[in-house]
Amino acid sequence: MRYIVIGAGAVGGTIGARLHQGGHDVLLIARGAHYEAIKRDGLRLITPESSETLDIPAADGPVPARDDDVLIVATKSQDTIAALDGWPSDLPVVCAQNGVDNERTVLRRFERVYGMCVWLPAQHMEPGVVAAHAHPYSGILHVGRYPQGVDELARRIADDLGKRGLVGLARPDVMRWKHGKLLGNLGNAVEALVGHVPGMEKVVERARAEARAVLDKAGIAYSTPEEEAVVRGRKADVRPIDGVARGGGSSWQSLARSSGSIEADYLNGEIVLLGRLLGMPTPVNEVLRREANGFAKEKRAPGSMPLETLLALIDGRSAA
Ligand SMILES: CC(C)(CO)C(=O)C(=O)O
Repeated sequence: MRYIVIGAGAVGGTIGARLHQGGHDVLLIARGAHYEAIKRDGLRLITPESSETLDIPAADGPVPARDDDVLIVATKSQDTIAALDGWPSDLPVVCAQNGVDNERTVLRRFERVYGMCVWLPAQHMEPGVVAAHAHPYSGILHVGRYPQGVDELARRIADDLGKRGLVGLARPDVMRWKHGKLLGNLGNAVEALVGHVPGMEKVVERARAEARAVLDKAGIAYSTPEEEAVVRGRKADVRPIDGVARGGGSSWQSLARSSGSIEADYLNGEIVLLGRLLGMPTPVNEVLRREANGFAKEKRAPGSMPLETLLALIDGRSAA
């Protein structure tokens, strides 16, 4: 089996590197300077315990497919459709992404779709280099067939991930885990806008409370932080790495590299969408979605909105 990792950035690069270290056949799909660096020098994976340069084949777009290929999509959710353009629709696709909308989108074109709930704090350092901060395992990955169930391939992927540096768990209810993770990721926009300042957690909690109300009304099940903590146990703690400054979560990193887009439509925006479908107001997530998108478009620095400004916008929206 060959794993083709589409979007070999922080998360995709780490997954590809760990699968390669575990002895699996891997092809990384990357773009621009990152692709050129991987092709020229290999991919460097920095972890709390080592820094290793790995000679992993790379391409900058679709290649002739093999029957045993599995596509792992690790792009941001807003890039999913473009990322899968040109790949044959009979290949299995694993959505190793935040949010809960990718699997549904992909199922329109691909028959065999798998959800992957990814807890893997990582960072794209520079072209050709990724850092994965957790220790002793770089990440915990739950995988299952979409919309539910575990088949032979899901089990095999979980086993293959678990060979080196990752914990892979086959889950019949992977979307329940992904909805739990979505609740966690509602804080990404808060962190990206105001940074880690006293009082930011209260905004995050308001966004989550709003989301839980909407998910409960919709009858959508979600895992709890306690369940996730039990799974993580002693397997993965975030550790400082010498010489590597921790750059924040994925939305923070999108702003830091002025990418021009951010995942907020698929995180806070998912709650806004559900709220609108159910006729439930979601002012906190609405403001977070809108402001995070504005920050990305205007290429503003992460953490540069005063918390008071954000609170005023939320309170203004809540009162409207
Ligand atoms: C929880 C974390 C940091 C790691 O997977 C994440 O999901 C993100 O940054 O989006």
